[in-house]
Amino acid sequence: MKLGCIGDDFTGSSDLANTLAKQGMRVVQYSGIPSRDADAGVEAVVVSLKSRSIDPAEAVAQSLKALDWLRAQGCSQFFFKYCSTFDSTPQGNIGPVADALAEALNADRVIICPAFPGTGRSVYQGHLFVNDRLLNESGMEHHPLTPMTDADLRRWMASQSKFSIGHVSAQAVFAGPRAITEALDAEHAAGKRHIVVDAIRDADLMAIGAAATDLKLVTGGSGVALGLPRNFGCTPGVPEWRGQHGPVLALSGSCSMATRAQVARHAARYPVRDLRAEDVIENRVAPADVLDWALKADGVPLVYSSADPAQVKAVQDRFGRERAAAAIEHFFAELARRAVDAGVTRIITAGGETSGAVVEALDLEELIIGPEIDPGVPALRAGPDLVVALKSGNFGAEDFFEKAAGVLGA
Ligand SMILES: Nc1ncnc2c1ncn2[C@@H]1O[C@H](COP(=O)(O)OP(=O)(O)O)[C@@H](O)[C@H]1O
Ligand SMILES: O=C(O)[C@@H](O)C(=O)COP(=O)(O)O
Repeated sequence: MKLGCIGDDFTGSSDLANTLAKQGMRVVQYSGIPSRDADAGVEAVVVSLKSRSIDPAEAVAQSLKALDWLRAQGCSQFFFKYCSTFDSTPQGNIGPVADALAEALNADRVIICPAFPGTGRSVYQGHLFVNDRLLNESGMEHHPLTPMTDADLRRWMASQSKFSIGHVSAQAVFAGPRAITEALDAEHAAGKRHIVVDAIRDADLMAIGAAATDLKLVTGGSGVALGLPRNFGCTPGVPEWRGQHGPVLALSGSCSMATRAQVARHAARYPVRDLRAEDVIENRVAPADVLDWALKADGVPLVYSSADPAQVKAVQDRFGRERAAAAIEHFFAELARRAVDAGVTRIITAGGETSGAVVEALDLEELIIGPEIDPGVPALRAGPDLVVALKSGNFGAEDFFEKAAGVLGA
């Protein structure tokens, strides 16, 4: 095994696995820490945790356990995948987990780079942009669990980490791998351990990848993984894929702007069922009834709780953020479990927390990476009769649900 990865959520992990697969690595995504060794011949594994929004100490404990398993597989380099919008609170969990992994691996120059130009995320002057907006003006300031209110990654990371935070400027990155290495060394000499690295284009990410050859630990979005497979002698390719016929069900608990636009478009063409959060939390709607509806619906039925920031805030003010999230996630998990029992073979989920809850409920240990549906979202084979797509909240074109159903079935 060459590259061992830890993802802090399930959609993010499939995003990373997709990048590595496209760059020619033989990659498997696991749900949680596997109970057995990876198959021989696998070059990269992604251990998906649902650790983005849990208690920081628990996130650290789970991540260190995943690291132990990856070390036991003989990995020579490690990658901590978090969101390209740096989803975290002033307390964590990116900082505490990165600190713990850096200490465990004795890594003294740790790249922090959430850039993903293919989906509009760039890092410049230490600040994270989503397209032409600073992160804190991109809509992410309204995220239901991790509202991002500061685009300065150095400042946001500093509040979470016990180490000093450094920076490698775009100027050094544009100058290529050697200049990046020198800049990382200079930051290390100045006492910095986590180092935010600017990146605007895929070419920057390839240069950062080349500079990371000898680094034990790299952290970031899937973008900065773009340049790593080449260090292991891999060349880009298209993963093998066999689609799955049969009933399909789309589930969305994502309240991100992109998902809400996808839901609106889907509603104009296909049967949709709007779950009102209040009804879910107060048990006025049952998964069994919603499944009955879905099984009778034509095309690509979609069940969603996705709502705009004002609606989400009203629900959270009334019931509490955690209670609302847990109830809705539990509902989707139960619905997915019943759907698969009833013969649904293609499941599409939107939202990292939502996808994590569904994958855990379905007990899917191993996910094999298939073709890309939209940037950052691959088709995944989850078992002999089941394929899934786990869409990150802000990813995908407006026709995503329809397109995903097509790719999963092809
Ligand atoms: N209408 C709603 N009101 C309050 N919380 C919601 C609502 N719909 C979904 N949620 C919760 O918000 C969180 C959304 O996170 P996630 O699934 O990662 O998607 P995203 O990050 O794209 O918004 C989940 O915990 C989900 O259960
Ligand atoms: O890096 C990204 O943006 C994604 O891979 C990701 O982690 C998104 O998470 P959710 O928006 O919670 O799905």
